[in-house]
Amino acid sequence: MTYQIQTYNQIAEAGLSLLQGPFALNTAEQPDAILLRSHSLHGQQLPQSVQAIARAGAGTNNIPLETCSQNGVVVFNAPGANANAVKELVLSCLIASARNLFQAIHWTNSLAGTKDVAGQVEANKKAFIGHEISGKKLGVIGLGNIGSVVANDALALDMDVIAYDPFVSVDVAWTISRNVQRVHHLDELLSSCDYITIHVPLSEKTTGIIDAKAFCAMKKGIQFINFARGELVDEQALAEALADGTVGKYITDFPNNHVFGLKNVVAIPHLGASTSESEENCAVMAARQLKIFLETGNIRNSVNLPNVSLPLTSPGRLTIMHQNVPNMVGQFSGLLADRKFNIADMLNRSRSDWAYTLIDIDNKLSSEQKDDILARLHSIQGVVRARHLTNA
Ligand SMILES: NC(=O)C1=CN([C@@H]2O[C@H](COP(=O)(O)OP(=O)(O)OC[C@H]3O[C@@H](n4cnc5c(N)ncnc54)[C@H](O)[C@@H]3O)[C@@H](O)[C@H]2O)C=CC1
Ligand SMILES: O=C(O)CCC(=O)C(=O)O
Repeated sequence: MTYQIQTYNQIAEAGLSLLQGPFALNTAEQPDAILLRSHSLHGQQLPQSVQAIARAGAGTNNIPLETCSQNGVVVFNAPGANANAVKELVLSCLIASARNLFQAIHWTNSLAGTKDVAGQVEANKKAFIGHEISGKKLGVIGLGNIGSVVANDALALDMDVIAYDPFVSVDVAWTISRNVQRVHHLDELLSSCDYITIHVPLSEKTTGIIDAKAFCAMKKGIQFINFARGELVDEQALAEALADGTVGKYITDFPNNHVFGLKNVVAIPHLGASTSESEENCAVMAARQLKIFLETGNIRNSVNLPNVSLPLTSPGRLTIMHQNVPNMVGQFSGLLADRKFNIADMLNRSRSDWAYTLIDIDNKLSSEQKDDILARLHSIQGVVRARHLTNA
């Protein structure tokens, strides 16, 4: 059995090298799985053969999650694997912004070939007097893998840190310094900060979360840093807030033709996660999760299914992705009992509308038995994908 993997974007070799043995990369039109970074799958017809998609990164807004679930495709990401890279760039932009470094470097470069550069520098540097971030207030919107480390390290740089995340996870909450002040309403953060950085995923709920009302609540001259996604910010409202000075500077990792025309915008070519360490971490985590899923059916770090892990020790395993509705497991076990197959082990987990069941069977199935069982499972209302794996 060879698993065919289709890759998009540049995936670090450390991850690709894990996909050896029963894996082939980019050689089939009907791949079993996809490994990608920012390539958008929206509007792209996915072959029915695709069982899994792994995002070597954090954001999964480039993947049509609901369509994937309905077609029995498990979607993975690499939580935290690029958080340090983003944090370092956010903090460097924070300092660079406070010291007017972007404009200063631009001006200095314009002196090339002119007379008395040193004299001009000394005469004009007052135009770029900045501020120290020590003692200033930073607002962090979204305290996940990235927001939490930005918040902690900004404290270490002597900033006051205030954060908003109504859904903060227990695991991350344990890592956040108690000196990070938590607020329960976004407005409390917006109105009191000198700097704001946003680290929430892009979804239907968060699109345009920074709108005219949000800008209106901000302190005049706020420096706003966006390494999350461009669409979180309403473009029209941003243009107005920059024009009237509400936003003193907008630093974004998501350039487009709209922001290019605006004053006080610093545009970066989506470099947040672009370090060799981060690209390696993401590729390794995504490739490993894909490999484990394809070979054993176990799931770790999926964004549409729960974590499921059961050692594969029986001769065969059925993996079934299905709707989270009553009597599914009863139907699976009845079907196996009818055929006198003995269940050695079983695990069923659900996550909102979807569920996943692993059934280990003592019997080694012939190819006819396997086809029969899979056809029967697929005929059960609510089953979107069933596979049979053997214990190599
Ligand atoms: N510029 C770049 O290269 C990169 C950008 N990103 C972007 O940053 C986002 C965040 O990444 P991570 O921190 O790794 O994700 P994460 O999933 O660890 O954290 C996201 C946090 O946002 C919170 N959140 C969700 N909705 C919210 C809301 N309405 N208000 C406040 N908080 C809310 C969640 O509770 C969670 O704690 C990604 O989804 C991605 O879009 C991530 C990595 C690299
Ligand atoms: O792969 C990249 O460079 C983009 C990273 C990113 O935006 C993410 O992980 O959400």
